[in-house]
Amino acid sequence: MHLRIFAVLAATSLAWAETSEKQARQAGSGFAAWDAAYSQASTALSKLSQQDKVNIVTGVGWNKGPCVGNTPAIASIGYPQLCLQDGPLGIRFGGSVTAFTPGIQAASTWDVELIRQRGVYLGAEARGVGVHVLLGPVAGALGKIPNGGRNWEGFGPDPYLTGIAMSETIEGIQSNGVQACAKHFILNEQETNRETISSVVDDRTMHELYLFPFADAVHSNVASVMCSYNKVNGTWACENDKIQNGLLKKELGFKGYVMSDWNAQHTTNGAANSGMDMTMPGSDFNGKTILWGPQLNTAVNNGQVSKARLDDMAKRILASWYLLEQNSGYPATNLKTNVQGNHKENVRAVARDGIVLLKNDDNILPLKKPSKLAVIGSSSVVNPAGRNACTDRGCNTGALGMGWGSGTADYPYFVAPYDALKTRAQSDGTTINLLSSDSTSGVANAASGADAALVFITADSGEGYITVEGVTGDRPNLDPWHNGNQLVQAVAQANKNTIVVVHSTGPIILETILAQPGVKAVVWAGLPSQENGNALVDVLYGLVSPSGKLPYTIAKSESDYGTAVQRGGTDLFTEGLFIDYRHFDKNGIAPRYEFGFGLSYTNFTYSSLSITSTASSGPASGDTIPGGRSDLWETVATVTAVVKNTGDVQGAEVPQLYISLPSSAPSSPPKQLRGFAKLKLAPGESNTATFILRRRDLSYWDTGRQNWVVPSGSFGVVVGASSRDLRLNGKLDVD
Ligand SMILES: OC[C@H]1O[C@@H](O[C@H]2[C@H](O)[C@@H](O)[C@H](O[C@H]3[C@H](O)[C@@H](O)[C@H](O)O[C@@H]3CO)O[C@@H]2CO)[C@H](O)[C@@H](O)[C@@H]1O
Repeated sequence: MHLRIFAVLAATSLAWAETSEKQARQAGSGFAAWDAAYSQASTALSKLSQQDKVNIVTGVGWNKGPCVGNTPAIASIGYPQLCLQDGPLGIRFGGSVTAFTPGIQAASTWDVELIRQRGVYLGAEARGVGVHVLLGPVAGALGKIPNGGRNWEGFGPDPYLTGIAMSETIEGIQSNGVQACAKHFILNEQETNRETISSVVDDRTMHELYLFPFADAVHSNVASVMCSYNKVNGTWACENDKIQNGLLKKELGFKGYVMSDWNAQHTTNGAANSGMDMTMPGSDFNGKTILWGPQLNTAVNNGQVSKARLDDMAKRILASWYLLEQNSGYPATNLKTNVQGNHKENVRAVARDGIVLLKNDDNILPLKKPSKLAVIGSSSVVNPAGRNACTDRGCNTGALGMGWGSGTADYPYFVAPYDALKTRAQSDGTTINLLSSDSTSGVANAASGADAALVFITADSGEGYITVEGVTGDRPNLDPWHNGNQLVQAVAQANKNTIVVVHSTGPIILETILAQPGVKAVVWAGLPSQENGNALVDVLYGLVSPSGKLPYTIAKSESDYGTAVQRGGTDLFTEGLFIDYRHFDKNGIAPRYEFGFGLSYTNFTYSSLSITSTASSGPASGDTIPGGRSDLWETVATVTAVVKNTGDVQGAEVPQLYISLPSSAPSSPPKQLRGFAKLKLAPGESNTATFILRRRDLSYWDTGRQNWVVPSGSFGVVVGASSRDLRLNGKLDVD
């Protein structure tokens, strides 16, 4: 019952929420709370008319309320006008809110404490402005296509890493009494043709890759799930009985409600009878027809949708509202309330600890009080038209902090690289030559003679309803924008100490850049949001050692990924389980920088692998709890390894645990991430990383048995500093 107790406490003050992260950590354990919430929902439902129930499940229309989604108030049960608002990194269209880092930057930290804190603060801000349902976090797109436009909203293409991040974020948000929404369900992997394409996937891939992080979300008691625009195996996601009723509600035991993406509904009865519970936004948005409201009333009167189904929809929505204790003391909706508190500290920490150092020849970094620095590139300074000049961040002008689309927030302030570098330079007595342009003319002048030249390049992407410089969501290629390769070439020719800083929504091909002898360092700064410059300076000057690790693979060539945006009406998902590092491993392709890679200013050694296990082979069993069969969530093995900082500066290392299934299992990825830890270590210090393996972590989806199965035999267990830098090897035997 922790969840309910904490939610009541959370109602008392915003400050409380910010100081109680430790208690909030337990919030995900409140399975029994659903029963009590359902009992309250049943009582309320008995007082409602059919029209009231239809109102609960139907949005009032786009731009017809304070939020991007709203349903009508029902006074008889004290039910408010429900406010649903984007999104995954903060309050869209807020007046004075924090623009948190995108999900992909959070994943890049591999730091569950920071990811949890980000979720707690997201929830605190949503509550503070009276948002009942925060439309995030994102596990779809998962990111199978490296140039997928919205990949940056989520946590990257590994289902385990994304699953952990989904859980931490949802539990953080919901610890403040705010309903989270796991989206987009499911297989919405590209923006191109997203409203017409059919994603065709096999059963095993569905379970082991795409459904896997949604199971984490359900296990963490997520209140709502958003069905996506695309078709799944030929049927619209929001009208798909198999995925909504079958996978989500029956197999995963999801107790909350499914809402449509904005106008992703296609029919009145099909959506109702296949498990969708709320339609959004409920008007003729984008020229579509309203499908519930009066139409649903008629369908229920005609018996095309049963009264029991309407009751179930309304009950699920009410139960979620009661689960989060929103029936008592919830703030009135006012998106303009200032709710920032000290949350910028989390933004800076995630932006900083998500920076991945890819190359550092001659230990050019950290910088040592240079007397002259060149700073080059249009993205070194804030957008000259203003930090929020482009609605929903729909431009790539000036420094980049996030992609574009509905999953954005306005920046309350923006510290560009040059702003933070200038401050630091003043205290060091460094002269800066600034060239805030991407034109190669003038580069020689600006860069030559400086101790080092920092050159800034970007790659941007976003949601398909906005076109930026001809890009309609998905990136057309994996090149840097604005002639980034040529810019770096020119800088590196003028200065043999060139440091390349990349801000990007996803992988770019770095081969041209790495071929320049003058390029000594590459700093993958990702998407740092409002703390862009501060986070970078922290790392460039060694205030902290870089500790981010890549949440995706950086290939030598775009074709190496084996997946691409589909231009036709169908994506057959022929790559199956083999996306990102799984594909590179299976096909023996050498990546440029592998999944999990990242350098530090110090060194780490690994030792003392220990494996203990009680795992037995066979199918999963037990009652269905939120997240699936109960024994899938039980600990069946523990792996430990000792990591030592052998350098002379403080640093943090991310030991990663990968498993290989035994030969008795069907063809599987050569290795799969199943554990990670972030250890902060002083020089000479050692610590033990402990990896807990749950039954699901050792299972594959058996399509014949329609169940998760632990295969018998010898599992490979490796612990390393990346998916290719494997330091310790062991075996785990299951009979
Ligand atoms: O915001 C709720 C969910 O909406 C989906 O994205 C929609 C987005 O919120 C909305 O702003 C955009 O509207 C544009 C519209 O599509 C376009 O035709 C018109 O010209 O401009 C509008 C913007 O002013 O529509 C998006 C859907 O197409 C997201 O998928 C979902 O993640 C959000 O939670």
